[in-house]
Amino acid sequence: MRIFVINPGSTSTKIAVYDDEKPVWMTGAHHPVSELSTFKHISDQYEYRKDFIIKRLADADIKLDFDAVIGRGGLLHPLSGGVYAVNEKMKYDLLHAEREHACNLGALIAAEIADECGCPAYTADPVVVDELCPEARLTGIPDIERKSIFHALNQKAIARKYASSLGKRYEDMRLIVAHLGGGMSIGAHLYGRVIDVNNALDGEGPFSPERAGTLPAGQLVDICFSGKYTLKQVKQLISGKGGLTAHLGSNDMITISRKAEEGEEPYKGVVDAMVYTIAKQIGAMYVAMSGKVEAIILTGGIAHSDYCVDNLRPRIDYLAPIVVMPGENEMGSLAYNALGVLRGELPLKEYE
Ligand SMILES: Nc1ncnc2c1ncn2[C@@H]1O[C@H](COP(=O)(O)OP(=O)(O)O)[C@@H](O)[C@H]1O
Ligand SMILES: CCCC(=O)OP(=O)(O)O
Repeated sequence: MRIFVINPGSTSTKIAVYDDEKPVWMTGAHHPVSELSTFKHISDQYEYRKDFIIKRLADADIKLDFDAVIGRGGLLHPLSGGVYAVNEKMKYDLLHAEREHACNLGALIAAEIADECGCPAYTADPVVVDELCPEARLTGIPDIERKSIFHALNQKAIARKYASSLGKRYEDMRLIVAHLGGGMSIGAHLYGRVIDVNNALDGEGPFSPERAGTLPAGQLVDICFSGKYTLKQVKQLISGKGGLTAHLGSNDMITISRKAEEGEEPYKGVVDAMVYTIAKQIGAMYVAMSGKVEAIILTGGIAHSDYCVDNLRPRIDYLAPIVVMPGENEMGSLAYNALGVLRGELPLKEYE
């Protein structure tokens, strides 16, 4: 079986071809702020990202001949984990999603390419997987209920991989998983369910290459009513143009962490502060799990940065053992999910 996998992230697009479980071709690109900022809306990046994908396939002489195409899932309504067919309702919801994020494009591009191939299009464990415990939903304002929006696919895939490396089941473990990428989410995984996690899109948790993270609410309200920013601009400060992009004008952590390591300011000061906010969110999830944590797993692109990991370690290493699993397991996880459905080993869920 030949599976084509599409994974648009906030700062990158990754694609891969799998022959059964074997990755036979994988490529991707980091999209610089200078290119992404030319689009008014993230949905306007559809052609840009699709053309990038089609060109890479053509350059590699790969025919559009797949048994399934699977794309990373976007901001649908809250749902349980699993594999979903991309249907008309899902396409409508992605095209009209309240929130903007590149992952909304994954299933849409998958559907277009699948149509050309005459094969099914799927998505799996989208960012809206919601397993929050009741206490984690309430805020002090009854009209504001917390939402579960996070790197569900990678967090669960990495946690399963770690559990199986110990010969254990994910469902039997108590883990904290910190996905450190363009956006960041840090989840409390209690026996296979993510009972609490920062909303990676909406101003919760650490600040990151392009997210503002938790903000002082009163000062945010002042900014909203200052007349200095439109609603769209404020939302972009929170997600898209906040964090390192706002402070340093770049989302490229490879360059930024090198400069921080060399002690160059303002890079060092800003990266050190970002790491401090990551540590605080890990601490919060540790408390959410009553301190009964078997490991803290660091994953995502930034877990490749020795500077960040070495800076983070002393802030959290007294809590639980730290496991560094850099990058992500999203591509393999998407491919295995599609294969599971094609082989009849996994149920195919219908999005309603
Ligand atoms: N080797 C590396 N060292 C430091 N940062 C890295 C490295 N590789 C990737 N990154 C950074 O990780 C971030 C992207 O992480 P990733 O998990 O791919 O997230 P996304 O899906 O949000 O694009 C970018 O800021 C990128 O610069
Ligand atoms: C929308 C939650 C997932 C997320 O933040 O992804 P990126 O890190 O790719 O922006």
